[in-house]
Amino acid sequence: MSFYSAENLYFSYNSTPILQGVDLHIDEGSIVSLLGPNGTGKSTLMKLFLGLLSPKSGEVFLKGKTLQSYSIKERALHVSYVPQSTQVAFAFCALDIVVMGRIAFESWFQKPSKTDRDLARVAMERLGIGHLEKRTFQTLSGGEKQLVLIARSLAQGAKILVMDEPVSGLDYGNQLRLLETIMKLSKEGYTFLKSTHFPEHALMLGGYTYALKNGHILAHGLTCKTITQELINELYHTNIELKQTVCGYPVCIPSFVHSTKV
Ligand SMILES: Nc1ncnc2c1ncn2[C@@H]1O[C@H](COP(=O)(O)OP(=O)(O)OP(=O)(O)O)[C@@H](O)[C@H]1O
Repeated sequence: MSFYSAENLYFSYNSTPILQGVDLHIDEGSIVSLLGPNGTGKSTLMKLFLGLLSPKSGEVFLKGKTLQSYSIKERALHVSYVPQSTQVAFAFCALDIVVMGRIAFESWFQKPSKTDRDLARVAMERLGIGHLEKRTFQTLSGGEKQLVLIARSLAQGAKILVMDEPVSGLDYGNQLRLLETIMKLSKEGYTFLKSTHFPEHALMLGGYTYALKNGHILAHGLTCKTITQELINELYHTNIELKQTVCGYPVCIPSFVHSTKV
């Protein structure tokens, strides 16, 4: 029995099929990276995993039960979503945003309890952003906002995080810090399904990779075995070489760059 899986998923928004016969299995505590060109269906697949969309056929299973058999609240106790960005209409402070992760435990119009606020603070401290609690969310940088959204997921208590291109818009330093956070949380037992446009980020995190193209899974397996030069070039119509650095670390070198320095 898989921890979290999609079996033979078919999906289309209209007459054009988006996903055709997709199988994806996620082990507890693992990091699964979804690779694929723009418009290939990564976000759609993640929305099916979250229950935000329903498959035309096939099923998503969570801990041996179909996702559909969970109520929305039950689902929220297991799975949380970290979107690429969140538009906030009101001047909520960062702590308010994180406290919103506790809604699954309350009725919609109930005031957050002291426990909710304490748990939200603990989640923020864990990600090193306790000092941002009073800052207005809209005024935070992209990286700070992303960490606040992850803190919201931690406060939600769900141990599975589905992340849509989590590093999008982040500077190099924040990208690395976010990848490090994902790795740390996975060591604590959190499970990740995340899409990425950077094969090198998937290689840094290890775990498992699924490569999606034209609605099908083109390749999948352990990231270190699945991400090959051939796969990258086929997915993205590129001409790169995957080289090992002296310490054995894989890096992508585009053909227009001289490879002699590696
Ligand atoms: N609500 C919708 N109605 C109709 N078509 C949609 C809808 N949402 C997405 N699509 C189409 O479905 C296809 C897959 O979109 P999706 O966003 O899942 O791709 P993606 O792999 O996440 O893309 P990207 O890497 O660019 O974010 C695209 O052709 C997109 O235009």
